[in-house]
This record gives sequence, structure tokens and C-alpha cells, in this order.
Amino acid sequence: MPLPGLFDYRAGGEVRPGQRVIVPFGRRELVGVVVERPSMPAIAEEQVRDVAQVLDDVPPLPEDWLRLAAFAADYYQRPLGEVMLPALPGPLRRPAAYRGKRAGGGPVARLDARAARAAGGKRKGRPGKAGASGDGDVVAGDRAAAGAPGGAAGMTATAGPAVPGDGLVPARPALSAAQQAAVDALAALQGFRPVLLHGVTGSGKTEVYLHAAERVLAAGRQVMLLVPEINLTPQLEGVLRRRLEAVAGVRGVAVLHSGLADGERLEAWLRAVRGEARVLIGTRLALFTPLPELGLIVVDEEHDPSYKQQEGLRYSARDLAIWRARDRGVPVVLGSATPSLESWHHATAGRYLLLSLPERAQAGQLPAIRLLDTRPLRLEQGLAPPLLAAVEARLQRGEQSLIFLNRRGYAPVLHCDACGWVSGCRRCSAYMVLHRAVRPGLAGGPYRHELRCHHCGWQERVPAACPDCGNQDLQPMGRGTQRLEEYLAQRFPQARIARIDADSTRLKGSAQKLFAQVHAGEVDILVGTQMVAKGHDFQNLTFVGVLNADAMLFSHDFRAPERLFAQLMQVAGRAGRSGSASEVFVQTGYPEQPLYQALVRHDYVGFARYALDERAAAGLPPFAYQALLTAEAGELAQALGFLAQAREAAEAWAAAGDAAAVAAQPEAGSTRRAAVAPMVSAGAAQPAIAADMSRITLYDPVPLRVVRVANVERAQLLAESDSRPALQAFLRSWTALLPTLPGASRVRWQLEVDPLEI
Ligand SMILES: Nc1ncnc2c1ncn2[C@@H]1O[C@H](COP(=O)(O)OP(=O)(O)OP(=O)(O)O)[C@@H](O)[C@H]1O
Ligand SMILES: [Zn+2]
Repeated sequence: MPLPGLFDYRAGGEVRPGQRVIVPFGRRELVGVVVERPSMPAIAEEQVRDVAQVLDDVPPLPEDWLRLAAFAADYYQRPLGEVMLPALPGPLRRPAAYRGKRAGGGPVARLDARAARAAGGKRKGRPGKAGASGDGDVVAGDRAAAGAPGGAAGMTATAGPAVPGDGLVPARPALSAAQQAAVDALAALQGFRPVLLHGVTGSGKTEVYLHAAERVLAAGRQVMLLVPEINLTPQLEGVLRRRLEAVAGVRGVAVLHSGLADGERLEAWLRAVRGEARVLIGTRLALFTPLPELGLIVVDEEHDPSYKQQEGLRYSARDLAIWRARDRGVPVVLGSATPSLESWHHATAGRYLLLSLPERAQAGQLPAIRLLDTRPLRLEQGLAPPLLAAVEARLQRGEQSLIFLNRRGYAPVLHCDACGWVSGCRRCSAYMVLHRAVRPGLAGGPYRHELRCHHCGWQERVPAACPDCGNQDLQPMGRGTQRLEEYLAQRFPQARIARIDADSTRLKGSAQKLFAQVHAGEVDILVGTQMVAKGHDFQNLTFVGVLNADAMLFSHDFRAPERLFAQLMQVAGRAGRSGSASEVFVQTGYPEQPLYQALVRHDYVGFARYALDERAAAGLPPFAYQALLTAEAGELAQALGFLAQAREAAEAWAAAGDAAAVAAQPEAGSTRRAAVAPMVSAGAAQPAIAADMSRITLYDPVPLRVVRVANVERAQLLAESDSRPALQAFLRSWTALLPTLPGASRVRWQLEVDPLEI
């Protein structure tokens, strides 16, 4: 049976698995990757078309890379081409880059030629050899995975150059005892071993990674270091880069992330693939880079949701990193102050080696965390008086404060007091958010306000009067970071205030600039969303105020408390990192909540135990495995109808399985139901299934929380099992069946394995 996304082509005898080829596909050409050489094509021989060109400008993609891609395709239930092609730098997957007079042997040859010229060398770029094509005497086709036509790489481009700005050469501090113990434990590892490095915020995890990396480099191996979002942590990248360049040389360190231009990405990728780069630092997409001499993988902030790709191939780079480390027989280090409950569960069960850094590296204590019960307090623009007093005190001492509010814009909704009208989006079941916009070229005002939908991007002017009743006095309700910034500027006119959120950092390089200002001490009060919570080593910050944390406390998503706790620990961890006494105030109406109580004690372990007990009692991950089927359609009924069909089909399998299990009668005394072997089921058209349906639970199809986005209505169906293999087997059959359902033509559906948000 042909694997989905595999296509047969005929080529001469020279192609090898892992080689790229240009092939005709319909009426266009695509770049494909040769994955196997079957003895018989899967289609009639006369229909097999010829490979147009064999590309040999880079070595064939190595076997372990092909294994990784095959695993990811199988595990996440996507066509192989959709895994492989987006994993390659853009120019390597565009036929046009190799065609025409100006192609000059292709993008690699052009890049090499330019590098040679720049180096002043006389070497000419290697011409790309056109491989054997067409009249091959080998009958069997070569099977290549081709990208789906029109399928684009699903990487969201975020702005930002790779070079951060502080310019300091980081010192090499003497290791603390805990750091030394961790470094020693890592040095003793041989072969595959997952390690969870649990270190409180500011405990110096980076230093541990660096020592481990240096050791692996000295042994002549390569290191892969994954970080969440490079644009958000330019400082970390800078520290890692400069320290490792000292060992591996400037060209020995390559950085890969989605903000790079095509040429930059190709250049860094090539250095890694050719073994010239000894260290690869990158975001989730870097996980797919071939590294011939890989000796260690590090995943920093392993709990971070940005390791999960949210479109196309919805993979977890952390989970694939562990698979890749096992496949390559090397250690993998996951680091975090607030590990994902999945990783923590593995570590406490002994499946991962647990290493701890219980104290901060620099002399200081962790900040004192205080819950401000807002119920008896009179708030000033949402701010409690003790919080304002704390900011005031920092201003007087010349120290920095951070106010954390995870909601961008001016106000989440505009409202008419007279008739109750609210600013809804005409295309989504969501509110339009009030934003303060700066006219281009007029930084600092005058401002105008506008309404923006955070779901579909729709923008419109603020109505001069209520569209329903004509009331001219429309009021913003609630507040976002812009309104907070405005109020703080009024309240503390002498303070220098900066706001860091997705709006203030839209322009390329602006995030780096803002962070550099904070590090340089040019900011007194920093207002920010979760962008400021991650990994930043602010040395002069001694106060953090947290607003509106309660919004996440009662979410329907069972992972919300885990995310909230991690976010609060992380943002609190930005304070007092240089050793000075520091405070964190969290405003809440529910100070007695166990989550907040654990936070005050800095008690990740206690929180994890409590949260895991709850998950175990409810049969939720990591004690169960999930997949989410989402359907989108013009009308909700169509989406729900398709999901209902999908569920009925699976129930028919289960019923057929019951019948078969009864007929087959398992060995005497055994109550375990045998896995249902392929068999004829109810309808003749129904494919058979080889999965143990008794271990699969399918929930009711339900509308998404925000049902309509850009006039598309969405619903989802959750599938769950206590066994990963059982779920995988089921999904394989299910995804083959779904396109044949009667409702399939009216919806767009997608399946997400191990979904993070439900
Ligand atoms: N042994 C040491 N002695 C003195 N300072 C150290 C030592 N190790 C690390 N540091 C410093 O401590 C600070 C915190 O280190 P680092 O940023 O690695 O912490 P972290 O564990 O990654 O924290 P977070 O989880 O908050 O990102 C840095 O300024 C670092 O230079
Ligand atoms: Zn909208």
C-alpha cells in the first residue's frame, strides 16, 4: 500500500534515498525527496513519469533524518512530504531556484560562490551537476515525497535580527555546588538518556548547558540547543552564542529561527549539515536540521508552548527531540523552573534523570511573593494601592518595576451604558478590542483609537455613537496594556515607562531595542504581556506586579492551571536576580486557591503533586493520550454533523470489534480483549480496523469556545486512550476513513495529536 504523499517516478540508477529531485507534478514541477526504491511502482508502469532533475548540491539527507521524518509523519498522521519539505530551507525546495539561465547551479552553488568571492579566493562556485534523468534503464521508479501543491511552510515569520545588543562578553562564573553536581552527572552519561534539569528561576541553568555543551564539543561532536522564541530572548542567544563561539569559532555556531531571510537560513543550515557549525541554536524548526555528529540535545524552557507548532504539521519539538536523541543514542537535557507536568511525571517515575538546582546562582533569595486580596480594596484603574506604593518605592530607589498584564490593547471591549451594546466582531463570535493606534510618523501622538479583532484581524473605526441607540458616550470596559501604560504615565509623570507586547514589537528589531533599553537601565517601569515573562535576566528589577491572573483560573481547558502557575513563577522569577531583596505582588480575588498558595511558597513540586493527583483522578494527560479532531465549515451544523459521522464510524468499529471478540473467544480465563484484527465490518465500504477499540474513548462533538472566526464555524471531537499505541493504531485507520465520510466534502478537518489546548 503506498504511503500517503508518496509518488512514483522513474530515474536513472544514480539516485539514493535522501536525495532531492525535481519532478513533474500535475502541470507544475515540485522538489521531492527520494525515500525508497521500490521494486515495483505502485501505479501502472506507463503512468510513471520521469524525474526531471536530480539535485546533488547538498549531500543526500541522512538516514536518521529520513527516520525522524517518517516517525513524525506517522505519529502526527500527516503525509511525509508535509513533514520533509517544510523542514528544508526555502531555496532547497523551490524548483525555480534551479531553473533558468541565472540559476547558476542552484542556491547552494550561488551561496558558495559568493562566500568564495567574499573570502577573496579564486575558487569558482561548483556548478550543480544535472543528474541522470529520463531515459533510465532501471524499470522501477523512485518514490519521492512531494510537498502538497500549494502547501507552504507553516512557519510564522516573526521579526528580528539575530544579533542582540548588549555587547558584553559574559564571564565564566565559578559553578555553585548544585551546578557542579549537575554538570558532573551530565558528564557521566553515555548513550541515550533523557534528563530533566529542574532549576528555580535564576539558578543558572544556562551555565549547566554551557558546560555540558563544551564537553561534547571537545569530544568532537555537535550540539543542538533549542530555545522557545529567539526574538523574545535575544540576551540568552547572545550569551550562548558568545560563550560557544569562544570554543567553536564564529562559524562554528549557527542560529536558526523563523525570522531569518531565506538566504540566511540556508547558510546556517548548510554549515550545520556540513559539520562546519558545531553548535546549532534554534527554535522548534531547528529540530529538523541534519547534524552528522550530533552528541547532545538541550531543550531550554521545555514547558514552553511555543515548542508546539500550531498549524500544518502540529508537532512538539520537545517530544521529537527526545525521539531523535533516542534514535541517535545521545543524551537530551530538558531544562525548566516549571517543567511540563508530562516531563515532571516521567522524571518522578524514574524514566528521566532528575537534576535539581534548588537555589539562585547569584547571592540573592527568590523574591517574596504576596497575594493582594482585591476584594476589600479600592482599586485605582485596576491597581491596588499597595502595588502602587511598591512601584513608588522602587522609583525612589532607582530600581525597576514590572507590571504584568497578559492582555494587549487599550480595553478588551467598548460598551454602551445606555443600551448595553458591545463591540462585537461582525465576522467572529468575539469582541472587538479597543486599541490606541499611532498615526505613522507621529510617534508620541496624537493618538486615535480603533477597534480590532484579535481572532480575524478585522479593523474598524470607533463609532462616534452607539450603533444601536445613538448614545455618544461609549465607554471602554476593562483594561489592556495600553490603558495601563497611559494611567501609569499620569500617575508617575517622572518615570520612564516602556510597554512590551505584540503591538509594540511588531516592527523588526523593536523587541530587541526595547529589551536593550530595559537592560541598560533606561526604563523605570516596564509594562508587558507574557512576552516579558520568559527567560529574561533583568538585573535591576526588584518588583513585579501581576494583574488579572484570575482570568485564567477558571478556564475550561484542563491545562490552564498548569500554564498559569508556570507563567506566574516565570514572571515572578524576573525579580531580584542580581541579589537585591525583591517582591512580587499578585492581585487576586481568590487568594485561598491552592495554586496561589503554592506560588507564595515557590513550591513547584507541591503544585505538580497536587495537579498530577487531579489529572490522575480525572484520567487526563499524562495519564491518558489524546487527539483532537477539528472541523470547520460555513455553518456549525455541518462541522458538528461531520464529527458525529466520524464518531459513529468509530463506534461501528467498536461494535464490530465486540462481535469479533465474542466470536474469537480469547484464551480461557483471559478477560483482556484481543486487539481486533482486520476484518469485515458492517458496511462493505467501511474499511476494517486493527485497533483495540475498547481502549478508545470518543467524546461528544462540541463547538469551540470561540465558535466563529472569520465567518467559519468550528467544532471539535476529542479522542482519548490510556494507551498510546492503541490511540495511534486507531488514528491511522480513522484518518484513512475520514475523507470517505459523506459530510467530509462540506468541512475542512484536521487532526491534532497530543493537543495542548482543548
Ligand atoms: N555559578 C554562578 N555564580 C554567579 N552567577 C551565576 C552563576 N551561574 C549563573 N550565574 C548568573 O545567574 C543569572 C541567572 O542565570 P540563568 O539566566 O542561567 O538562570 P536560569 O536558571 O536560566 O533562570 P530562568 O529559569 O529564570 O531563565 C545570570 O545572570 C548568570 O550569569
Ligand atoms: Zn473577527
